[in-house]
Order: sequence, then C-alpha cells, then structure tokens
Amino acid sequence: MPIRTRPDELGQRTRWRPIRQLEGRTNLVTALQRPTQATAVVVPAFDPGGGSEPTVVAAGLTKLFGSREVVSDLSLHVSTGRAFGLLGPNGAGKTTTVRLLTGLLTPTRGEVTLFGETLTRSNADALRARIGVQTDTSLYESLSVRDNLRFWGELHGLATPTIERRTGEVLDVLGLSDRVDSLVGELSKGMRQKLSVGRAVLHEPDLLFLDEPTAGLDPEASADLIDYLHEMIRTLHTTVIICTHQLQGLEALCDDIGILKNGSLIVVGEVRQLLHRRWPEQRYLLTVDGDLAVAEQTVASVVGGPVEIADGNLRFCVTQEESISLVVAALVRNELQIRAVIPQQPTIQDLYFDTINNGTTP
Ligand SMILES: Nc1ncnc2c1ncn2[C@@H]1O[C@H](COP(=O)(O)OP(=O)(O)OP(=O)(O)O)[C@@H](O)[C@H]1O
Repeated sequence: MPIRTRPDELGQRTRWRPIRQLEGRTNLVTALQRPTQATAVVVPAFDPGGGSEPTVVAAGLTKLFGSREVVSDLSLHVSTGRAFGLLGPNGAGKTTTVRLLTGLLTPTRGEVTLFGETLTRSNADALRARIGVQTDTSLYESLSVRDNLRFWGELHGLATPTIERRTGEVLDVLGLSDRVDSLVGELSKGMRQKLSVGRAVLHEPDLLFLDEPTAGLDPEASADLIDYLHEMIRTLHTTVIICTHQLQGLEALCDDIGILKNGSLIVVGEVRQLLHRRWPEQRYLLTVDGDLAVAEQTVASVVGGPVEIADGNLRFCVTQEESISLVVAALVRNELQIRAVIPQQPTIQDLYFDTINNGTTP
C-alpha cells in the first residue's frame, strides 16, 4: 500500500515530498549518509581536476545549424546534488544546450560527460534512463493522467506494480489524485505543468532537467514545487538543471547559475560567489524626511562614492559595515529625519540584467 503524505493538522494542502522519502526506502538512508559533495562549476573553462564529482561535464560544446553557430564553445561542470540555473534571453541557446546535454542533439564540436561516461550514440539510451526531462509539450492530451504516467513508466522499463505505486505517490504529492482519470486535454495549464514535473520524476532520475518548472503555477504551488525540489536534492542527491526566465526568488532554488548570451556562457559559477564578486560592497536603501539633495550630499560626503536617488529613496554602497553609523550620525547632524535604512541583497535578477545589459563578467 502506498505511503501517503500526511496533511498537517491545520488541514493545509499536502506538501510535495520526494517519492523515495514517502516510501522510506533504504536508498534514502544511503543518500542521507553520502557525504555532501563540493561546489559545482567555476569559470567557463573546462577544469577536469575540480575535486568534486560532476554529474554533467560539457567541454567545448559547439552546435551549428547550417552556418549559424547557436552554441559556442560551452564548458561547464554541474556537481552531484546541486541545482544549476541555465539562464539567458529568448534564443540564447538554452534549449539547444539541454538537447546537447541529454544526447538529443549531436554537437558539432566538443563532448558531454554524464555520470562519468562520455555521451555517445551507443550509450545515450542507457544514460538517458537515469535522466528526467520536464517539458510541457509532450503530454498526451487524449490520454488520462494515469495513462500518461503509465506510458512514461513503461518507457522507462518500470514494472506495472511500481508504475501504479509511483502514480499514486506522485499524484498525491502533486495534489492531482482526484484528477487521475481526467484526460490531460481537460486539465488546467497549471495542472499540466505539475503533471509534466511529476512525469519527469516518476522514475526517480539521478539528473533532472526542468524547463520553466514554475510557469503557470499559482504562488502556493510554485513554493511547494521549490520545497519539493529542495527535498529531492537534499535526500536523494538529485542533480537538477533548470532553464527559466522567472528570476525572482531563484536564489531559493539554485546553487549555481550560468548565463547564456548568443550561445556563449558569459557568466557561470556559484550564486553567492558571483554576487559577492560583482557587488563586494554592502548596498543600502535609505528613506529620509527632508531635502533629498541635502541628504544625498551628506551621504556622499561620508561614503565617498555615488549616491543614487530613486523613487524618493537614496541608494548607496559602503565597503565597511561601520560606515553606516557614520552615515546615520551625519544625517542626524543635518537634521534629516531617518525613516528607514535597509540593507539590499543583490539578487540573481540583478546579476542577470547587469550581465545582459552591460556585458560584465564577474
Ligand atoms: N532545429 C533548429 N534549426 C535551426 N535553428 C535552430 C534550431 N533549433 C534552434 N535553433 C536556433 O537556435 C537559437 C537558439 O535557440 P534555443 O531554442 O536554444 O534558444 P532558447 O535560449 O531556448 O530560447 P527561449 O528562451 O526562447 O526558449 C535560435 O536562434 C533558434 O532559432
């Protein structure tokens, strides 16, 4: 009998949890006992001696369609148990990169290594059996939810009882149990989205590719999905690669990111390191009552750097935390009433726009 998630006592919605956690299988214990592996990725250069065990290595990956180069000399490592965000504007080459990494396209130059094995035509199917790919395009609309999952499970060689058990568990976690017999064509966009994620994780892949996983989900379902992915990574050590344009809050999910522009990976690395390298100073937002121009001059005289006025607030940076008390003292001396001094954490979204607009590479 499938073990079900327990709705909490307040009657709130069931939270998404990894299947293996729900099952309480021994491989969960094994996963928990495995040591945490080191940080993924750094710089866009192939570095085989990183010390960590990468699940995905791309080395000099290049793809031409005709004479048009859509992926150019792309190199990256994604280490086991990390979530990697592959970002970039429309047409930057994200989907093509994912197709190259999953063996659905053959590179013009370069190579891909998955789970320590160089990806070739002859081992592609075997390696793909360890991969889950979520896209919203390949669900069968005229089949029921159950039959979509059954079909997918059979493709992955799962036995019928396993498929049935997994289907129950996945749908329970997704909050779709009551739609098991609905035709996919009758589902809402968000429900299809959830089903496409559920299908990708049905066989508990070691490597999961997600394409806009939260698009079309309501905020609660979106937060639940992120929780679920976190749990999957934490307990099963799944490696996740996410292509998304939804940058807000992405820090909650991604350990590492790569930003593609015109087929080239122009920024790649660990999120915290990249943000710190780009913005080593502490940024502040200041709200004062009184003359903003006087406030600006006062702050500038203390911090010695640019002070920006935006939406009636001042924005500035300090290199040392102590400087902020000097700023406050100077404002008080000039009889400016301080309403708020708020530290501003730079985000992936800030880095993305900075990189795309200014072409800076931290
Ligand atoms: N099969 C193909 N034949 C020719 N050109 C292609 C093919 N597939 C993709 N391209 C081109 O490759 C470039 C990159 O496309 P890709 O789909 O990888 O971008 P993307 O970053 O995923 O974009 P989006 O964010 O819009 O999904 C585009 O200019 C696209 O037109």
